[in-house]
Amino acid sequence: MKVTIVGAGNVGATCADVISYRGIASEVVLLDIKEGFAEGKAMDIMQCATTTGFNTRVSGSTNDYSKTANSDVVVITSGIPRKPGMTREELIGINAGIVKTVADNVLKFSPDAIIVVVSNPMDTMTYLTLKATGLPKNRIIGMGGALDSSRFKYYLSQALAKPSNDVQGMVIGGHGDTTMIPLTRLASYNGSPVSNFLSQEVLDKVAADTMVGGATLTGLLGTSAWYAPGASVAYLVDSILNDQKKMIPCSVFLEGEYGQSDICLGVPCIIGKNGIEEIVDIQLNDAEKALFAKSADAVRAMNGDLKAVLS
Ligand SMILES: NC(=O)c1ccc[n+]([C@@H]2O[C@H](COP(=O)([O-])OP(=O)(O)OC[C@H]3O[C@@H](n4cnc5c(N)ncnc54)[C@H](O)[C@@H]3O)[C@@H](O)[C@H]2O)c1
Ligand SMILES: O=C(O)C[C@H](O)C(=O)O
Repeated sequence: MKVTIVGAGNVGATCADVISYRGIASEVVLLDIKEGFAEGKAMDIMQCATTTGFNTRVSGSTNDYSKTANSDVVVITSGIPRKPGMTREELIGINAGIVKTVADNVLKFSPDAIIVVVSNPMDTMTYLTLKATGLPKNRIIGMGGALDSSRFKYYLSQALAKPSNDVQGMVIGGHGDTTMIPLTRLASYNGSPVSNFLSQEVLDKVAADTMVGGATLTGLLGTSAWYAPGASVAYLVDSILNDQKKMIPCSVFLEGEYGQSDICLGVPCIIGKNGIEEIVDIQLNDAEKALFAKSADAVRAMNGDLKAVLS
């Protein structure tokens, strides 16, 4: 199976590294607009093959989309990341043009690919990709919820002082500092509600920390994070290529599900060889429904800024 990753920067290259290290795909093409950059990243990753023991072929391309032909999955990470103090939404002006051009180019050579959108503001870039390409909704997947959920589980595990892998939990809604919805009511420690072990005050702090998880890392690193984002994309790609049918919160075009239409927003999805195979209704309570509606209002307002690029 072949995966193309457009944008060989921090997130794209990390994703290529995880995909090859874990043998998720037989071939990975990294493509970047910066001369020689993707080739360099691919060569560096390939030089791990004998020491970490993988057989995936990783190659690089400077903006030559013919090298990406017949990809099963295309990941779009091209664009600029935020700097400390910025919101993801401030990236829309530059990233919208980049994402639209990239989506058009990849489809010329991989007309059947499933597209995973990573560039920020991710929900808006996912909506843009869907509207610009006209592809069916199962083939356009926004990655944000997998990452936000892994951060939620991290913060829960820290509060519980227990391993992350013993914690279950999901984040839905927008992939934004104020639009994310960590579902604390449904989070569990090995099947027991986390509220059996943590006070409401601690749970509120876990949720707040999760929502600004990306901003916290951006403040510490000077640019946005890449290890967990790259690994989260690889996790999603694994579920597609290996038809794992994992339930992963993803940004998907909604047509009445969760009470919303004409918007891409994070909801729990079954991810398999056809991309989004099902949107799962996890029965939100009234308070969660209200948060989801508020999140949708904010993301919809941002989508309004796409008029120029979509016309
Ligand atoms: N959805 C998420 O969960 C999530 C997580 C992390 C980062 N992001 C977003 O992903 C994007 C990339 O982040 P990063 O840290 O890898 O940034 P980066 O600057 O390290 O890499 C971006 C790469 O895109 C390339 N690029 C720019 N325009 C291009 C074009 N037209 N064609 C091909 N390549 C092009 C750049 O040359 C650069 O190498 C940002 O928008 C960031 O906000 C999203
Ligand atoms: O925080 C960012 O801007 C990048 C990404 O969306 C993240 O959550 O790490």
